[in-house]
Amino acid sequence: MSGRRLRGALSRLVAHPAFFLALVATLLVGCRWLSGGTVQILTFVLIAVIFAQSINLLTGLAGQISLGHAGFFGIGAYCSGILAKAHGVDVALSVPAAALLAAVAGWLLSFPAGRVRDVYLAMMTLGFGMIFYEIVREWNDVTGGTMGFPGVPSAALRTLSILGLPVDGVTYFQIVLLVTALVLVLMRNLTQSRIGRALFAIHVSEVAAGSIGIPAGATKQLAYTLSGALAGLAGALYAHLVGYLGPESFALPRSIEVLVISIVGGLGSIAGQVLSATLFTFLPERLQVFAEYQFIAYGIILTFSLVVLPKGIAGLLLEPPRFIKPRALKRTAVFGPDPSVLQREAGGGSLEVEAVTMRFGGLVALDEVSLRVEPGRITALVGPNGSGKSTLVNVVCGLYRPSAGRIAFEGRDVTGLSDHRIALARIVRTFQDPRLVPHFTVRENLLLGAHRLLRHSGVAAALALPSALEEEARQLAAVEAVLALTDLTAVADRTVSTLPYGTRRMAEVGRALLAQPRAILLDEPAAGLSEAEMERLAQVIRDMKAMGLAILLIDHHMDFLAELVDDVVVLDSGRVIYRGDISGMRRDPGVIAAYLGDEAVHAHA
Ligand SMILES: Nc1ncnc2c1ncn2[C@@H]1O[C@H](COP(=O)(O)OP(=O)(O)OP(=O)(O)O)[C@@H](O)[C@H]1O
Repeated sequence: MSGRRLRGALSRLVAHPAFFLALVATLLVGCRWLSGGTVQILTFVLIAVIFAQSINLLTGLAGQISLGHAGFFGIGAYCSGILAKAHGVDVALSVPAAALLAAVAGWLLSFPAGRVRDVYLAMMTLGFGMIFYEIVREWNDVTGGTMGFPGVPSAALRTLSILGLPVDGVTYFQIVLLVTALVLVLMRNLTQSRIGRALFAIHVSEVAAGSIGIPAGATKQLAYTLSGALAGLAGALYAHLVGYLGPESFALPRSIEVLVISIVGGLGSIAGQVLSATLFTFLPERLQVFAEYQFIAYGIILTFSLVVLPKGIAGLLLEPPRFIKPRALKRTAVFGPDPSVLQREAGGGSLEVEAVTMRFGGLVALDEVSLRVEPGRITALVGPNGSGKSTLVNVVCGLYRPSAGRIAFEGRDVTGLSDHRIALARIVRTFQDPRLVPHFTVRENLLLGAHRLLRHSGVAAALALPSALEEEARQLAAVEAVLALTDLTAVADRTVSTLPYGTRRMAEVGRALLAQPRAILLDEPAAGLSEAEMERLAQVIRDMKAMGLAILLIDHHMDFLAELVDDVVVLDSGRVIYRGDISGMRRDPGVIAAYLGDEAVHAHA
């Protein structure tokens, strides 16, 4: 069997509910025959699995690196430990309370951390972890300081009871196993929902995500909150396993350890994290020699993994994770490809740009530009390189706030609204370089376009409630219609990174259409397309016009534009130098001098 087929078979096995249930049931029953030490190590494995999922969510999905996750783990551990020991709170309550507190800490951290990226984000999260560590060390009265906090009710000390019932090591393992299974199911459901797709979209490009109505700020807040909750849950479960909390358990090495587990497992893959957490917990515990040099071993494994297995264990053994729930996909058949979804919402609004000026320092990129894009009409925006065309699209779509002027859509002032709010106002754009999620399939990318139309709650998504699946299936039916319209049905399940440029461009147009825009701004959609692809694109643009959308089309191919457009606006050095129809433009001396040159004169002659 080839490696690919083996990976496919393994992935199907791991994803199969029956396999998952059988594994959980076997462990639930089988643990009774294992030694106390093995059961304890297995409980550590489960806690590491939950902890790794918290990094998987924040770093693997949302792309936010964290070097301070031991802080959340510690908040969970101390909160539950202190509540249970010092205040006699039942562990059934103290553990959820600890996860909640860590979630609040995650939410709070998201405000400063959400504003920075890359090395600054790494430093900020490192700082968070260090602050937590210092607080624990210094706050003697509450945490016991460097002397630690002993006597937490725990399975190991045989002092643990939950809801009044004594809990031994085996029972505690069984409880933690059920909690872990629940976490994994919820994580999988979330990943394959609008939430998982949005998290991954901001990971790849916040600008592209904003253009289809996904707010980067709020999405990051959600990622930090959920990740904090998972890390806090893992920490609380750890506290009631070991019975003693000392600051060293929550220092930098633990943050590094969980990051290594996640990276080696394969960021983004739930199953990969499980395998990696098992490997990393089991081996050092089993092989005492190895345990002594744990961090040297981690360093070697990480270096080896990054060189040989850049996608981690998951990349070696499993197919990449998918972001649509198969059950939702199956339900699509009920609706069939649904072109009416597009037509039902058809119609456009008029977009008015009034005396917009955009300065970058001393450079005036747009100088009192005014234009109007009417519904059911195609307006071309042309001009030489650097004349300000993309800047105008960026200003309209909320990437830049204009230095002066006003933008109105359907009579409403939208000047200075953020990019995702512009998308919510149903002005959608495409980019000069297609900005799709390269790891997603074409279908997943298109469904991402419908993000703002999926209204079900995060809880419904996490529990994969029928209402959530039904809504996804409806939008998937619309995706089918757009796939047919854009001639992408044959490549619907191909990963975008494997597709040629022209196909990606068309997929981006399709994604924009899924957002049900009333105005669409296409920034050089024909660049790099073959003749046949350009013909197809022209037909799609005509279809959009027939739907009544207001269309602004930037392009340099005069023949392509001549057959399509109703109005033309020409920019030169940030100023409008022509407004009218395309034949008038071709004769205009100012346009010929600034843009078309001799070529146009010959062509016209
Ligand atoms: N973020 C920015 N910061 C500084 N200058 C910018 C920025 N964005 C655009 N510019 C400048 O504004 C001017 C207009 O650029 P813009 O990209 O809008 O032109 P364009 O007409 O779209 O060109 P092209 O056809 O090559 O895409 C250029 O001089 C460019 O260097």
